[in-house]
Amino acid sequence: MSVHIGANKGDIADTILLPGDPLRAKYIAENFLENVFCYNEVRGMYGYTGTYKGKKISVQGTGMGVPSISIYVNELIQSYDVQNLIRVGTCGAIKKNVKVRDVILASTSSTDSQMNRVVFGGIDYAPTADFELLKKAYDTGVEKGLSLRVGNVFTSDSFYRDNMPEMLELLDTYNVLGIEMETTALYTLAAKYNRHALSVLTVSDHIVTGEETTAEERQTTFNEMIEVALDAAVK
Ligand SMILES: O=P(O)(O)O[C@H]1O[C@H](CO)[C@@H](O)[C@H]1O
Ligand SMILES: O=c1cc[nH]c(=O)[nH]1
Repeated sequence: MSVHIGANKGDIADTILLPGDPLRAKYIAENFLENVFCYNEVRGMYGYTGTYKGKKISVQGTGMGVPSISIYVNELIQSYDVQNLIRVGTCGAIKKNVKVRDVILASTSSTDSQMNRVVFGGIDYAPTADFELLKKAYDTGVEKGLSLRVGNVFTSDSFYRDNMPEMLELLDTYNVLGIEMETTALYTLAAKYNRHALSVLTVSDHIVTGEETTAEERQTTFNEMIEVALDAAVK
């Protein structure tokens, strides 16, 4: 086991889905995977392995924010040799033409993350999705007739902030589609260790217009996002 994951070697698949919410990991395992077992309960950050369309797949909660996902991604790569890491998360929309329930594929991410500033000093590193995973997810989403967006998301260290209106206006001007809290860390670590990473995000609310999803709509969109991620993973 690693410091935060109580799995044995071989328990975790080469390909893993990464929701922020550990209960979303449980939901995915119970509703989408077959032959499932739980390999992690440390800190309540559930991890499961099962099969999807015959292929071994794992799903692991990461918690919220860059420091938390960085712990799980580091351990999944260094202790369990995971190769393909697909975040399945939620985000808030910024642009007017991005709607709640849209699914965003993050081709890249901008950030205010202090962790990347420490790593890169004065350099503006551009965290990037794995092209093959992105293409597979895009093709899957198009086949399913989903409202898909591909582009830049903003990974923030803060969910609440004093300068929110000014920041949103700036991000809108520069065509950032949505705001969330983990993608930059996932893409940066995947690049460092030569792994494949992608963030698939459901728009759960519109930060500018205040539009929100109902619980039922959220569930449907989550299911669509999870199917996009799983089908891309087994293609
Ligand atoms: O739904 P998840 O995957 O947790 O993602 C989003 O939701 C959390 C904030 O509520 C942050 O983790 C943000 O990135
Ligand atoms: O507004 C939101 C919604 C989801 N996740 C965020 O970080 N912000």
